Amino acid sequence: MQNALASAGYPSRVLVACSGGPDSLALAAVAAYFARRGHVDGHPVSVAGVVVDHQLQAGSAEVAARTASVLRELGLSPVEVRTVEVASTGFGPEAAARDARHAALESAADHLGCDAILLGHTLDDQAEQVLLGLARGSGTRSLAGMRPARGRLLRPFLGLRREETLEICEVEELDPWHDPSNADPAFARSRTRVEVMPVLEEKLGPGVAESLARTAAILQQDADFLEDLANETYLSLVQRVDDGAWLPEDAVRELPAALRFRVIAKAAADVGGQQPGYGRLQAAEALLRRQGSAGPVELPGHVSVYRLSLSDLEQEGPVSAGASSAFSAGAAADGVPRLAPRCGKLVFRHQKPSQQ
Ligand SMILES: Nc1ncnc2c1ncn2[C@@H]1O[C@H](COP(=O)(O)OP(=O)(O)OP(=O)(O)O)[C@@H](O)[C@H]1O
Repeated sequence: MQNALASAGYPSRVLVACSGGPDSLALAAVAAYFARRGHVDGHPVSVAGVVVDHQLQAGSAEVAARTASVLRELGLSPVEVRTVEVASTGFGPEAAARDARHAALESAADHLGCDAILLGHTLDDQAEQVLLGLARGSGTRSLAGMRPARGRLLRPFLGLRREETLEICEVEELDPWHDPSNADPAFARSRTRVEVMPVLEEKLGPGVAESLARTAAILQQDADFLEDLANETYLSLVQRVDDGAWLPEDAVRELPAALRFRVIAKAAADVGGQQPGYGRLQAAEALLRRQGSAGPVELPGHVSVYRLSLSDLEQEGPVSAGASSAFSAGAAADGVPRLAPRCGKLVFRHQKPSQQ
């Protein structure tokens, strides 16, 4: 906890996000210790609490109210209960609940003037995340797992085992709530937690969870490095136009694959899309090997990507009226106008859902 707060520059007002489960209840207990002392390493600190009621289970309001009163007894102040409506986002119920929860946590932090939000994720959560990512064939970014700090979200328990958070609850005489969905075999995450990890630890020896978490830590460094490089490369190549952006295809084609895929994903995000999965990225990247103009390939978040070949450019061939705006000279990200390169273009356009 101390290290997490120190590396975040000693936030003066922190918010503990607590479900009532063992991990975040232990987190609240440790944070309350610092609240009672009133400082961390001599830096003044106060600690508030928030409990989100997702309204997804019968009795969720009672669980939230009970958890809030435990937080108050621990000395957190003020403590809020936020009730959210979990809307379907098309990415599954767990992701929808997480999105709603994160929005509520950010809004509570704004409301309470908190400069840090503490989450109770543990080393076990990290290990499960890496294992699930491997099982899905994920890339570096996903296998890098959860960050100890992202924006004002901090995860001070990322190095702690789940059994240690249970111990903290026991020592503090706290009676954690056990979320039945954590053991629901309908969720891959629950099956990993309840059925897969214990077998791995038994068959491969203790320390498997630590090893998986270490993989995440190593890949975080690699992912950060590649992301920075891809960002720089993207900004040096992109030309933005009214309804999107384009990249000179020769330059993109010559990039190492690790950068090529990332640069394409960045272009999609830059024009307003969402992070594409690997299959969609492969389809977009394959446009670079097509003859003549090709596409569009649809990417998530209403983004179309297509290739305009040099011959079409010169002959003003089968270029659609809408696409032609992509040819007008654009300013690169640094604001300096560039001459169009002597090659085709990979064009990214965002289409508003209402236009479809
Ligand atoms: N309903 C909630 N209200 C407030 N914070 C929450 C809520 N659910 C989860 N969180 C926060 O997100 C973290 C991760 O939640 P998740 O459900 O993935 O983990 P968990 O292992 O079940 O954690 P816990 O034992 O704390 O419930 C929690 O430790 C907590 O900090």
